[in-house]
Formats: sequence, C-alpha cells, structure tokens
Amino acid sequence: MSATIELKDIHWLIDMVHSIDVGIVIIDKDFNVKVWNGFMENHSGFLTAHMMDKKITDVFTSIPEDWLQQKVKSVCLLKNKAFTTWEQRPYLFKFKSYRPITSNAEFMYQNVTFLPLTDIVGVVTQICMIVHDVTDVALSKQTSQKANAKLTRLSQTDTLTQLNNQGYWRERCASEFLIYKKSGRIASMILFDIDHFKIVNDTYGHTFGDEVLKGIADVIQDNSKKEDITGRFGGEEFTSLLIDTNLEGAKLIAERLRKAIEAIHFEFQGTVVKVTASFGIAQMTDSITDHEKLIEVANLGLYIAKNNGRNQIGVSEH
Ligand SMILES: Nc1nc2c(ncn2[C@@H]2O[C@H](COP(=O)(O)OP(=O)(O)OP(=O)(O)O)[C@@H](O)[C@H]2O)c(=O)[nH]1
Repeated sequence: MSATIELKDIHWLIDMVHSIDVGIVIIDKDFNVKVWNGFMENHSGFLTAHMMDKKITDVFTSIPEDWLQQKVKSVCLLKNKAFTTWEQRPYLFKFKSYRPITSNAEFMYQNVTFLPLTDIVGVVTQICMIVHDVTDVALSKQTSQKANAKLTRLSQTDTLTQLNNQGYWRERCASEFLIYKKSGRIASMILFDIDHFKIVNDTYGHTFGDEVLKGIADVIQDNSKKEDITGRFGGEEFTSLLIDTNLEGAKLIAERLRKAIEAIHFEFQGTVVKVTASFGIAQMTDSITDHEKLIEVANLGLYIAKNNGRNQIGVSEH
C-alpha cells in the first residue's frame, strides 16, 4: 500500500489551519515565513503571497531579532515548546485591536506559543508560532489591577486632607525604622497639633474647622520633598517623616511649617481667622528602639511645646 499523501487528502487540514481563529505562522531557522494563515492575513493586512519566504523580522520590525533568535535556539535545542505571555511582552505582531468600540485597547494583546517542527528524521527544521488574541483577558486584568490599586490607596488616605492616614503612616514609619537599623539611614519625625482648635470649631463651626485642616494639609504638602512621608495623625494632629534628615534639619523644617501656618489668613464671613500650631520633633537614634518609641519622643516634644505656651517647637531629651 502506498504511504504517499496526496494534496487532496490533506486539503481539509490546510483549510482548517487557514480558517482557525488563532494565528499560525511557520518560519524556518532563518526566520523566513513558510506558513501564514488567515488570522494573520486578516489582522496584518498582508496576504500569504506577500509574506511567503520573507524574513519575519524584516516585515515586523517590532520583533527583536536577538530575542527571537534566543527563543528559536532554545526550542530547537530542547525540542520543546516555549511561550511568551502578554505580561512579558504585550504583543509580538503589532495588530490593531479589532474591538475599538468595546475596548480601550490600541493593539491586540497576544500570548504566543513556539512549537518545534521536525522533519522525517526528527531534526527540528521549522518553528510554528501560535498567536492567541488575549486582549479581553489583558484588559480585564488591567482594569481589576487599577481598581485594586485605587482601593489600596483609598484605604491608606485620609479623606478630608488626602494625606496618608495614621495607619498607613505608621506602616511607612515602621519600614523606615527597619531601613535605619539595616543601613543606618536616619529619618526624623515632626509631629504637630493645631493650638486651641476646639475654639476654632466652637466659634466658626465644624465645616470651617475642616477648611482649616485642609489648609494646613496644603502647607505640609507645599513644604515637603517627594520622599517625605506626610500624614494626618488624628483630629488636628499632623506628621511628617523626613528621610535622611537629622534633628537640626527637622527643627529648620518645623520652624518653616510653623511660620507658614501662622501666616495663613483663613476667612470666615469676611473675618480673618488665624491659627498657630505646636511642634514636637525626634530623630532615629540607637537609643530609640523602634518607631513607637520615635512617635513617643516626638509626642513628648509636642507636650513640652504646648506647656511652654504653644506656637513653638519642643524637643524631649527622652
Ligand atoms: N472640624 C474638625 N474638627 C476636628 C476634627 N477632628 C478633631 N477635631 C476637633 O479638634 C478639637 C481638638 O481639641 P482639643 O483636643 O481640646 O485640643 P485644642 O483645642 O486644639 O487645644 P490644644 O491642643 O491644647 O492647643 C476638638 O474640638 C475636635 O472636635 C475634624 O476632622 N474636623
């Protein structure tokens, strides 16, 4: 019986490869295209006749030649499949997303499988690339990642002032303390509290009090460096952890904040309202064993400032 396969016997197979809803590309070891199916024709706009025997990296310059070389080499050597996912490389072939109405994707995200194809004596002579359109999966994952990041940020933020809330600030302070212990990089803490804020609330109302708190938060933001960790510590208490700053530096910055707060003119129905704040500062040192102790020492400083008449900076010898 003859083992020869005639074209008519495998016509259905060719038909299937051409019409299947994934991209099928076969290249030889020099990257020349040997098969280019209907999916690839539809999305690239290049017909098989155009692609046949062309070097794939000459037509798709977005495919890094070195990278493809590595992939092909490992597939040939190991005679095993290799993959690339959209998370490692969003696409191999830059195709426009064909769902511009229903999705925001500018291009088609792709997962690609590389298969070794052997000849009759078992030598890998060609590589088959199977291109899966995973745009929907990629977009929904990106959307949920964005939503999660937003939720995380919300859980760390004080709603009124948009500063870090106390819980998150403490977390950051604890990690900075670990950095100090490991590498010796110091940080200093400023803790301050608005003076007689109860009187502000009682005289002008809680809503106006909130405006004052927001104004104070703006002062901290305006006077902070990107790496400073600012936060609302509670009611009318604020804080800032100054990275790589010693006690002297913290004193200068606290003084700058004190003057800036003193200078703000809040306005309530045509009346100018002014507030002051009292400050406590503390620096990470070997005698301060953890972040709780740092907060405690800054708090003692604040207590001293309040006791000495407010609108000033207090430092505890602890
Ligand atoms: N408007 C407003 N007030 C707040 C908020 N959180 C706390 N407070 C008020 O802050 C005031 C704090 O008062 P006290 O703890 O007595 O302190 P103080 O009047 O600032 O006095 P000293 O700190 O001793 O100078 C209270 O009236 C609280 O109601 C807030 O989110 N908004």
